[in-house]
Amino acid sequence: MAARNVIRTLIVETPSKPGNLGKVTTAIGAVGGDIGDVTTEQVGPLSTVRAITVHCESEEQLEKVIKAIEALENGIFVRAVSDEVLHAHIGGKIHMTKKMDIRSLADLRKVYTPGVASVCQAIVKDPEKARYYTSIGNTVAIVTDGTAILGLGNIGSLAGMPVMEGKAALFDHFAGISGVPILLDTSDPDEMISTIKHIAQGFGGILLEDIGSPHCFEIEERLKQELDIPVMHDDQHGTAVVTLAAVISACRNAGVDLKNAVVGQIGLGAAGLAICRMFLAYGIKQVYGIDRRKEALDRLASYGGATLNSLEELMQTCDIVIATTGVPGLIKPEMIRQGQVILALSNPKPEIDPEDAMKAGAVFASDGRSVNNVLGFPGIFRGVLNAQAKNISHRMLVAAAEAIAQTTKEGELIPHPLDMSVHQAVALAVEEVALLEQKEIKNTN
Ligand SMILES: NC(=O)C1=CN([C@@H]2O[C@H](COP(=O)(O)OP(=O)(O)OC[C@H]3O[C@@H](n4cnc5c(N)ncnc54)[C@H](O)[C@@H]3O)[C@@H](O)[C@H]2O)C=CC1
Ligand SMILES: CC(=O)C(=O)O
Ligand SMILES: [Mg+2]
Repeated sequence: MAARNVIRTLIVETPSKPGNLGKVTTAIGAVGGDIGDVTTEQVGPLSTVRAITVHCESEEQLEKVIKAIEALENGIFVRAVSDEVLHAHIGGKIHMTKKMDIRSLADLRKVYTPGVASVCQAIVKDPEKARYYTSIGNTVAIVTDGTAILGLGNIGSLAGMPVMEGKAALFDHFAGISGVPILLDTSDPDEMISTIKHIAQGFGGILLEDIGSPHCFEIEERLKQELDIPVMHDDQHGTAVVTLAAVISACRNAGVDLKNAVVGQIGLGAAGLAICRMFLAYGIKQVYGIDRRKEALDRLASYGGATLNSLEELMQTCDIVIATTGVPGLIKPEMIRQGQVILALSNPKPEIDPEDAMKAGAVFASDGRSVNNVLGFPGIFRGVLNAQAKNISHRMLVAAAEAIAQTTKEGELIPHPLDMSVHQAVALAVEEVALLEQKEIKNTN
């Protein structure tokens, strides 16, 4: 089944007679529309109005659905078509709010002047107190230059704002962290690094998001060296953590020894190269990759991976195939080898739909909606902020991946993203490693 990225709510009016809803749903299903929610908006003596959410593969299929409903005639028609996703974004998805009541003048003078001045002075005396008396220690900047927004390409940071707001909403929901989108209008590494360094003191951590390769590598490396707060490029390490977790689960389910499995990576950009590095560091011996860019292949070789000549060769060679190219439909069903694990992780559309991959013989298949860095970044930052860690180490990332794999139910690749216990398990695992590393540093000094 192809991805159903066209989601619309149809406002459908029918005569108030039993059986009409059944006729409508049958008509939708007959042309391949997938029904989500159905709510009754209005019931009158003569007619009933319902909002029916329909998931379609394309605008063309949506048109067919509308025509199929209207072809029922006898007083059945589509009154309106609303785009729920666009509608849900009106006014944005986040809002900064206060934690203290402002009901009296006394409250006002505590929250703001003159009371607040004494807090400023306490921070002047001891800058460390800023963590205690402000929200800085619980706030993460979500920084993008807009050069690799999902798989949509270099569409600019303004157009990337809905994604950044989404990450902020997820930070709040899954980890109680305030995420603040920062849209940069430069993708020059020196300018980006300088800007981020100038604003860093207002944040407990920096999440770099949807910054394209290869400049993302230098930016993250330099910021990690030059700042004393945790910095993580989510498309690299958040994705690598969740992919490692999925692959651990796949091998556990299939009774395969992961370290001896042959892994193939299609697309060696931010996500792909970080996945390869993570796998090699985890002890997986054979990691192969392909990319259109020679520079990306050279990078893989420098990390200890090997390159192959073509997509076809990679599909023939590898037991586990991971794709992060941003190219929908790149993997054809006839390329799938019996028993392969296929993770087609590009958003918003995968390189192959998991159902097509399974039909073609894959033993496990998933896409970027399920194997998604949402399972990693909230808990990772919760853990490092709790521990007041100054960095995010490889050991913390592996601990996060193992925590995700441990919370995955038998027979599945990855836990449900709405299961709060996964995010709590990731946070705890990361915090424990962070505290352990702090102890180790103390002991060696
Ligand atoms: N599921 C998840 O959690 C995540 C998914 N992604 C997805 O991965 C995709 C790539 O993201 P990034 O790595 O940030 O972008 P990127 O631009 O850094 O990397 C894409 C790479 O794919 C290569 N490529 C493109 N077409 C190719 C082809 N036909 N054959 C071989 N290589 C090809 C490019 O040369 C580039 O190196 C996007 O669609 C994004 O949505 C990224 C991060 C997280
Ligand atoms: C999930 C994500 O970060 C991406 O597709 O870019
Ligand atoms: Mg991303």
